[in-house]
Amino acid sequence: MTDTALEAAALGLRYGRRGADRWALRDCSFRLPTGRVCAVVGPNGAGKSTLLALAAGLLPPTEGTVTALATTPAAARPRVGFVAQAKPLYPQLTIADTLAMGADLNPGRWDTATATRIVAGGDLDPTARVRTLSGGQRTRVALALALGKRPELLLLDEPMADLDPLARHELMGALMSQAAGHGTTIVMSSHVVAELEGSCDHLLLLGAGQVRLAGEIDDLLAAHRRVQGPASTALDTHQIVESRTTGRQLTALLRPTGPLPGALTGAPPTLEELVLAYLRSPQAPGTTPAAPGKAAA
Ligand SMILES: Nc1ncnc2c1ncn2[C@@H]1O[C@H](COP(=O)(O)OP(=O)(O)OP(=O)(O)O)[C@@H](O)[C@H]1O
Repeated sequence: MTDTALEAAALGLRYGRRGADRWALRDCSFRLPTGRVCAVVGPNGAGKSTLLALAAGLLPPTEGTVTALATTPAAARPRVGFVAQAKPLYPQLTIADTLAMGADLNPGRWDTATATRIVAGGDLDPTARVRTLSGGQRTRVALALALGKRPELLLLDEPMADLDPLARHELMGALMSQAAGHGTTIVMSSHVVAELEGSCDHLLLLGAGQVRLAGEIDDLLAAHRRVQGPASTALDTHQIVESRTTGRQLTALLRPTGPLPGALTGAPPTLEELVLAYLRSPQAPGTTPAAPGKAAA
C-alpha cells in the first residue's frame, strides 16, 4: 500500500515536433499523498488537462517522470479512473450497454450499485443511446463509469462544468462519499473555485505550464495573509502576491516572511481569495516542493 497517489518530478510535455517549443507543461514537481481530494486550478491553457492526461498515461512525458499509485500510469490503469474534459463515451451504446461494458472491463472491481445509483439520480432511461444524451447527462454516465470502477485514484477534468446546480450538488456529494468511504484519492480540475472550497483539502495551482502552488489547502491558507492598513506601510520584506492602494488605504495578499507591521490588520484568506490573487498576479512567486525554501512563512 503506497502513501503517494501522484508524484511528478521535473515533468514536462511539449506538443508537436521537436524544436516547435510548445511546452504545455514544464519542470513540474509535486507529490500528492493518498486519500486527498485535490483541486487543480489555473487559467485557460495553464496545462491542467495535459497534467491529468499524463497522470492517466494517455500521453508520454517529453521529459521528467510522473507516477500514479507509486507505479507507471500505464501499470496503474486498472486502479485509476479518468474522466476527460470531453467525456468520451461510445455514442451508439445505450446507457445499460455502457455500464455492462464497465462491468466487463473491470472484473472483480465493478460496483454495480454505485454506477446504477448515479445513473438513476439523473432520471435517465437505461435504454437511451449515449448519442441522444445532453452534455450534462453524458457527464453523469461518464462519472457512473468512473466511480463504478471503484478506483483508488480518480482523475477528473472539469467534471462539473456542464452539470446543472442540483446535479453538481448531488454528484459532488457522491464523489465526497466515495473519498470518505473508500479512501479514494480524487484529483479534479475546475474553474469554479467556490465549488472546491469545503470539498478539497489539497491544491495544485498551475500557471503557464508550471506548478505555482502545491500543498495542503489549510497550510497554504495559514501561510498567507490578507491585510489592510495605511498606504505608507512598507511591505517589501514580505512576499507580496498582490497589493492595491486606494487613496490612503492599502490592501494586499501576501506571504509573511516575519512579523507584520503593527499598522496592518489581517487574516488568512479564503481559498477563493488566495486563488484569485495568484491568478491576477501571474508573476508572483509561488510555492512548490521544488522550492522548499519558500515554503515556510
Ligand atoms: N493537442 C494539442 N496540440 C498542441 N497544443 C496543445 C494541445 N493540447 C493542448 N495544447 C496546448 O497546451 C497548453 C496547455 O493546454 P491544456 O489543455 O492542458 O490547458 P488547460 O489548463 O486544461 O486549459 P483549459 O482551462 O482551457 O481547459 C495550451 O497552450 C494549449 O494550447
